[in-house]
Amino acid sequence: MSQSRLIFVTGNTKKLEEVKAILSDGPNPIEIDSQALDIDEIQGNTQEVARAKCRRAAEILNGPCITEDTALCYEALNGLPGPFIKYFLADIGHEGLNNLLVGFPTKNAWALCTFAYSAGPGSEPMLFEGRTDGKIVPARGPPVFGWDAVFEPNGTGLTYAEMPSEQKNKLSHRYRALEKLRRYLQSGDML
Ligand SMILES: O=c1nc[nH]c2c1ncn2[C@H]1C[C@H](O)[C@@H](COP(=O)(O)OP(=O)(O)OP(=O)(O)O)O1
Ligand SMILES: [Mg+2]
Repeated sequence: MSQSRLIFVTGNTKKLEEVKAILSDGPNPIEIDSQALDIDEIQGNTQEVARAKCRRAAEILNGPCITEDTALCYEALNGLPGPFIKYFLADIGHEGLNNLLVGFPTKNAWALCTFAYSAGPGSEPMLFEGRTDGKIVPARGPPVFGWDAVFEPNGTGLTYAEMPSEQKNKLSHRYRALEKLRRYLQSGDML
């Protein structure tokens, strides 16, 4: 069995846990080393934020790496909070994330994960997006990871927080983005 290694730059231990679990699963596991660098994030759309984060990480590491940016997008708000979800969550919490939608007929939302891979400094990052559709609900389940307790993917009846991690990791925005990244890395013999 082949084993490959890759450096994931993130300050978020829960993300890291999921990425490791997803990429180590299956016939061609990719092993992850992590670097917890504090990289300034620019303002912009999800692709601009993801590219800038990865470019900077590759410069600091002076080598290949992946980074990831996660957005939570409300249909009623044309995709906002989107990449700003981290600051919304920190400032208004789960209840505030629900209250934003008071008066709107749809609670539909999608989780969007954008992985970026750079082959090294100066090499333009490639992006891999994964999207999971669902709706915003009053918090259910242990409040362990970000906004997991207020996002219910369609067709499951459970919030991300209520699911066993094996279930989330088979349908999540992160899983879907990582499947694309995995195919790219392994088809191009990048690893
Ligand atoms: O699957 C998830 N389920 C629930 N919450 C999540 C998930 N994935 C990210 N999150 C939270 C973390 C942060 O509040 C925001 C994304 O912000 P984002 O900049 O991508 O993450 P971060 O700053 O924590 O880590 P990083 O160092 O990789 O940028 O949504
Ligand atoms: Mg961040």
